[in-house]
Amino acid sequence: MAATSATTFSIGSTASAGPKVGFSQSKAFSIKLNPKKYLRSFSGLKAASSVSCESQSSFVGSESTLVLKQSYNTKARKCSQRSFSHVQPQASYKVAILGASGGIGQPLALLVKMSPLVSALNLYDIANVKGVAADLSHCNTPSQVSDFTGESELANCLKGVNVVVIPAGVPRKPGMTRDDLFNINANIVKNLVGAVADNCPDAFIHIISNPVNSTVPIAAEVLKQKGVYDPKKLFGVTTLDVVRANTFVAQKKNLKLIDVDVPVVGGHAGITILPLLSKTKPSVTLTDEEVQELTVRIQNAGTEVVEAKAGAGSATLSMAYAAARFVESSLRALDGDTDVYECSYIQSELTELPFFASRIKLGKDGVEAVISSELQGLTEYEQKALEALKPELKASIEKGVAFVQKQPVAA
Ligand SMILES: NC(=O)C1=CN([C@@H]2O[C@H](COP(=O)(O)OP(=O)(O)OC[C@H]3O[C@@H](n4cnc5c(N)ncnc54)[C@H](O)[C@@H]3O)[C@@H](O)[C@H]2O)C=CC1
Ligand SMILES: O=C([O-])CC(=O)C(=O)O
Repeated sequence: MAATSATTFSIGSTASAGPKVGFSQSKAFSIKLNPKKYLRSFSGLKAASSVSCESQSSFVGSESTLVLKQSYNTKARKCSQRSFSHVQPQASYKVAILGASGGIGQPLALLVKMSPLVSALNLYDIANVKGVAADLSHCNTPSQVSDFTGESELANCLKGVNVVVIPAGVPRKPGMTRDDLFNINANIVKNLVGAVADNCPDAFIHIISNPVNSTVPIAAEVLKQKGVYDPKKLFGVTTLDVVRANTFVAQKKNLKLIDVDVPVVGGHAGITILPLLSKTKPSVTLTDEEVQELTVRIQNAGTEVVEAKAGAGSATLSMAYAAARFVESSLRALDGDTDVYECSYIQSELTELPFFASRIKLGKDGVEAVISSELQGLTEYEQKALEALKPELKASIEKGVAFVQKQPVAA
């Protein structure tokens, strides 16, 4: 199941910040964001030639497909006129998706298949993955798609993988909280991360399965027990909170969607999701009522989708988009891009909580820096919300840690 192509698309995603900074979680440092560079990089899926030539156009933004095609043709021509060093094929990373036949897994697999940085795309699930892989393998983009079904094939799926994405597990139904998923998903994440520890301990691990506030501490505990925990390489995927915050603020202020960036900190459930609207780039003026309305909408956005789907699951397409953006950012960091920033839920010393989502700088070895400056100079509203979220987040972290400590993993 292999495929090659003449045309691929890349997912541009990261915020750029000024100075290069070293890995330091406890020490505060200030970072100046260069708005122009910053905004340019938040442009979603971008047209590119098979040889990674970036376009400013985004077909998930406001431009039409026609504009995209025209832009692509122009850019491709321009790129082909540039030096050869610009046009080296870059596909060289292996990505595995665990839970690949699910509502998130399938569109995520498609988006990752479109990345020019991916050479192998390994799809794992307990069911239905053969069909998904056969279907996807007909797309003429560089990566080779392989399917792996059931536990006996999990080890082979993970060998040599650089980035493992985990959307395996059950989604919410109306009336449920994310924590209601704990009893089923905790075990799924525990077992899958155990296999990651055994087969690709150096990989970046992206946890999507809910409740993220607990499943990331579960993953950390498993990796510790296996003796391979590297906190810089374990990420709770909270990109969807940022994507939503950007969208809702842009809509409210009539801004171009791709132009807005709002950092979202804390965790990924209810009030633990804290958008720092005062840190929005470009700076926007919001009334107290608008701040309250936007904050509550961002915190309840998952529930908004769960209710609209009326029993058919939770966010899948927007989640796949957000997860693909985080994958692409990770691959770019692995590939040596020194200008990659995302928000993510990680082991952290930014607050007294052992895990906390904030903006981070990604590098070849994972988290290179935590952007602590964004937690400084908060408004009174944000400061209160930050204090209010801590007890709930702390309890979710402790629940995850206790779960693994009560049922240790096999060495
Ligand atoms: N972090 C975030 O922002 C978000 C997280 N989620 C979470 O993502 C998870 C997945 O959601 P959906 O894709 O909509 O669910 P889904 O039910 O459509 O897909 C889940 C997939 O996982 C597979 N699976 C179950 N047990 C497995 C195992 N042991 N090994 C491998 N695969 C296994 C299932 O066969 C299924 O294909 C849920 O827990 C959901 O709450 C959803 C949206 C946003
Ligand atoms: O709400 C859910 O259950 C899924 C989720 O995490 C989100 O959409 O943010």
